[in-house]
Amino acid sequence: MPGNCGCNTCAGASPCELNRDVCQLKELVRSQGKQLGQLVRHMKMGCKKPPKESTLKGLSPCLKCLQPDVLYHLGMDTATMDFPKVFGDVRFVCMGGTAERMERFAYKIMKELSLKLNPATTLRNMAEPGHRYALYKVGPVLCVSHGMGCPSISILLHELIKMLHHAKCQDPVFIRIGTCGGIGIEPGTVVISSEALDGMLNPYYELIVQGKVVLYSSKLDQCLANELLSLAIPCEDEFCTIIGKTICTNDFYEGQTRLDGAFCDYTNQSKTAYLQSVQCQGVVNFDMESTAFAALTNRASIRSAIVSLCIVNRMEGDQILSPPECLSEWEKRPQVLVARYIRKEFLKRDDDSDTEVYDEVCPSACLEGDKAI
Ligand SMILES: O=P(O)(O)O[C@H]1O[C@H](CO)[C@@H](O)[C@H]1O
Ligand SMILES: O=c1cc[nH]c(=O)[nH]1
Repeated sequence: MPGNCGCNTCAGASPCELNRDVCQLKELVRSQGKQLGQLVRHMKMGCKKPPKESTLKGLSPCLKCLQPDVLYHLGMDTATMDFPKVFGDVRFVCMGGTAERMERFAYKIMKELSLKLNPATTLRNMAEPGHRYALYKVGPVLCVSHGMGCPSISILLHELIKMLHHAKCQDPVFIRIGTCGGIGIEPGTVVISSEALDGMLNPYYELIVQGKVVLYSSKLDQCLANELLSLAIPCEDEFCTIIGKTICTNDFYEGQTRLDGAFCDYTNQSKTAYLQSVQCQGVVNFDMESTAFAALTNRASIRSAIVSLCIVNRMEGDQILSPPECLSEWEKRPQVLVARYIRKEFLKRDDDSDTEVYDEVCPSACLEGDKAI
């Protein structure tokens, strides 16, 4: 006897049974669609020749003679690690002062990109053997702590750039996710650096090489800075995002004209006059790594940007008085913006991507415990 719809297929079937059949059918279609997606992805990967070289430019000719190359401060070397296999897919390198911030960002980005970990695994600090920096890898994103100041970030950048070169990475983007002292801006504001200037307000990173002063341009990628700014959503975000020039100093106290260091040979009046004068020239904040970060990424033709959280308005004081709970809540703000950028780029380049397929190429070297699912 025909069923309610009049066909013989569902003759005699109850609505419950029909429902179950529909669900099973849907599940079948979904899993076949997924398998098809995986197949297409695998075919594409199979057809694509692995790149012969990284896209990084201007690197030392001596690199090819280093067999192995020891990245001493990261505790890695090219003899015991297959760099193209472990790091070949890296497209974003995010850096910030502390290990904890970068570990938190790694978990955030994992969520944003819908990458999953087996519950028995945690992200591994891959630079742990070097005892200096912390480095986490989440799919195509590296999250690395750089410590404080230009010497520290410079050593790290040398080794990261060599790492990506050995891994044959293609067009990686570097972003520093920092904290900063604002000049006339509210604590809690997110600042994108338009330019990194030295203490003399010049767009250079100065290095003494073989007894001579060498200057490297510390200009930042304007397009990337503006793109990041465009990702702010003023009516939705609970914070303001601004863009302006950053002064990079070699000291947190006297270098940034603080009155609260152990030493101080100037007055409150001269401090105010100095801050006002740099403000008039478009400077909005101080940090301690921007010139080295900009210069070293520039030298390798790497696009880079700096997004920082303002933790104090230096026009109003020197000490960081916001409570720790507040600071750790604010810390998420620059991360929101950077995560939006990475997500957008990730989806753009992988519009046919499938989480599980990606996880297959996420090497277990990045994880503590079991393999990623
Ligand atoms: O919070 P991070 O990223 O370390 O950045 C800023 O904070 C440190 C000073 O407290 C300096 O490294 C400065 O650049
Ligand atoms: O005042 C500040 C705060 C953070 N980082 C700096 O370099 N200066």
